Amino acid sequence: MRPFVFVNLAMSADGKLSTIERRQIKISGNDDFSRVDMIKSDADAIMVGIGTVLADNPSLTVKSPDNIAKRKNKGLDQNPLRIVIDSNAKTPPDADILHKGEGPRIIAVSDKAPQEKIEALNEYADIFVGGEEKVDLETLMEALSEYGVKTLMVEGGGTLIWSLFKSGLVDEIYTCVGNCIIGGENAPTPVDGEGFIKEDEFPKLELLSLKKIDDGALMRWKVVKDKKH
Ligand SMILES: NC(=O)c1ccc[n+]([C@@H]2O[C@H](COP(=O)([O-])OP(=O)(O)OC[C@H]3O[C@@H](n4cnc5c(N)ncnc54)[C@H](O)[C@@H]3O)[C@@H](O)[C@H]2O)c1
Ligand SMILES: Nc1nc(=O)c(N)c(NC[C@H](O)[C@H](O)[C@H](O)COP(=O)(O)O)[nH]1
Repeated sequence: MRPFVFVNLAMSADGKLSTIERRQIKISGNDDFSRVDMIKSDADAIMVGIGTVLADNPSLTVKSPDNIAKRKNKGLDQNPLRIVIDSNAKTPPDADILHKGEGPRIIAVSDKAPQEKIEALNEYADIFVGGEEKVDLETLMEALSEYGVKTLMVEGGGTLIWSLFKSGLVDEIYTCVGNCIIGGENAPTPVDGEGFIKEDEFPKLELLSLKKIDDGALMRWKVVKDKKH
């Protein structure tokens, strides 16, 4: 039984995750960042792709002292299990995600990952090996449930989110629409990758809630499971 998987992302009003330079930018406002910290603190694990690690160098740590205390009071580590999807073990050994904050990490690599790169990382993280070219997400999800992961938050980016939708591995998605325009035909979007072509392939969503947050809007969607997924 795989974990419950929910995606959380912030996009500009024109649907971008970042600029064409793909560097870290603030799209969320303060209230959304507080919300993200809260849902992160309630998750058993949080996952990003290597593209996000290389672009943002995120720590993915829980920030607010109240949220940290909430985890400690439950006997949990300060941070959820942090997972990087990284086919070729390109995670820099000095990446913040490996050094900031306590708590376990997993770096998921493919069979193609160079052994010496894996060895440079296995001091800081457990290594999951699965998949010929890309990480086999379905097998990873089964392994995560053996780690006791019941809820998994996915932070992005768009390439990873595409694969998860393609494999029918997403249960909910939060989209925060920020009050800015980024533009750029090649700027990253929430779901990149090859994209669906036929309308009957499109994952269908049910809108669970919609509310104003900061100067933008937050939507929570449930992925409607049809026969194909
Ligand atoms: N605004 C937000 O909420 C938000 C959140 C996260 C990331 N971002 C932005 O997204 C951009 C990074 O996104 P991205 O699409 O370049 O990279 P990504 O973070 O989606 O990582 C994708 C990479 O993961 C690896 N990978 C291994 N196995 C895979 C699999 N089975 N499926 C998919 N990928 C697999 C591949 O190398 C692939 O290129 C950055 O600009 C970052 O700032 C924004
Ligand atoms: N919710 C959200 N709003 C944003 O405006 C934005 N740019 C991100 N991007 C997600 C990316 O992964 C971030 O870089 C880390 O989530 C933050 O980095 P830290 O964990 O604080 O180190 N996420």
